[in-house]
Amino acid sequence: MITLKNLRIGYQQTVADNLNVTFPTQKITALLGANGCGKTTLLKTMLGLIKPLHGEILIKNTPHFNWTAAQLARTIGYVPQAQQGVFSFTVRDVVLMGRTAYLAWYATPNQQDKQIAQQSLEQLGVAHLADKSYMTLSGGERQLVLIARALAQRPQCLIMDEPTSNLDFGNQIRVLEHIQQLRQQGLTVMFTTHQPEQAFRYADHLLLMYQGEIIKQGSPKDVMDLASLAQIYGLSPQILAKNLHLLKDE
Ligand SMILES: Nc1ncnc2c1ncn2[C@@H]1O[C@H](COP(=O)(O)OP(=O)(O)OP(=O)(O)O)[C@@H](O)[C@H]1O
Repeated sequence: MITLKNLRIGYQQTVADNLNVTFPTQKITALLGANGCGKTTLLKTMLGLIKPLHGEILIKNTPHFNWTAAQLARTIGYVPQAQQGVFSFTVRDVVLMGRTAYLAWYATPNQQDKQIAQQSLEQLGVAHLADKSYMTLSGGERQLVLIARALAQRPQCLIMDEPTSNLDFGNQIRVLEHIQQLRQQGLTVMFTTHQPEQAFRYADHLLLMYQGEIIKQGSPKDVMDLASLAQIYGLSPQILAKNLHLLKDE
């Protein structure tokens, strides 16, 4: 559904180059890489928020630049990091914002938009929060509401920037289980994480980013080994093994 071809991303300076990736449809892709390696820059470029420096992004085989912002929003939902969303609105209104891509500039949400927002809240199990102020929610509740807002866009693909950061252990697992359910319902999902074990357990496809390149991609079992993780995080394989139970037996 989304393909990167010889993509170069960055600002005045290149952050990453030669990115050639096909995100498998109706699967979960996880992106792992150290702080500052370019994960958020890549997500923002795929969302059309930053222009590629070179190369192409194809969405359903059509170059990215041929899509209007509204068309992109109806196809790709974005879930930013929860602490970045500062909304003095009710949860219901935050989720209704997901319908913006379907409204003419002069229109207000209609009954159908409200129904879809309600369904999205129910799908994530947070309908009971609908009348609360978003600002009063816990980190875990905010994350679920932001996912509900993205689902209200009725996208085919969800791009999530560290969806489990700042969540307690239980909420991390709840969010990951929801992501897996969304995949089962037919969504294509991509998420970034700083936790290799999450990527290993929940992703179907894994990308490892290091020093401006995707150094490995494939199934987590094939891609994730101590040497590669040690490389991307700048650790010795021995120290990594001490901390990663998952790969200890390698
Ligand atoms: N608006 C910007 N203008 C110029 N450089 C930027 C901008 N935003 C980020 N950068 C730089 O681009 C590089 C990649 O940043 P990015 O936020 O994509 O990394 P990341 O992998 O998402 O990091 P983290 O894991 O810490 O969130 C960093 O060196 C950063 O300083």
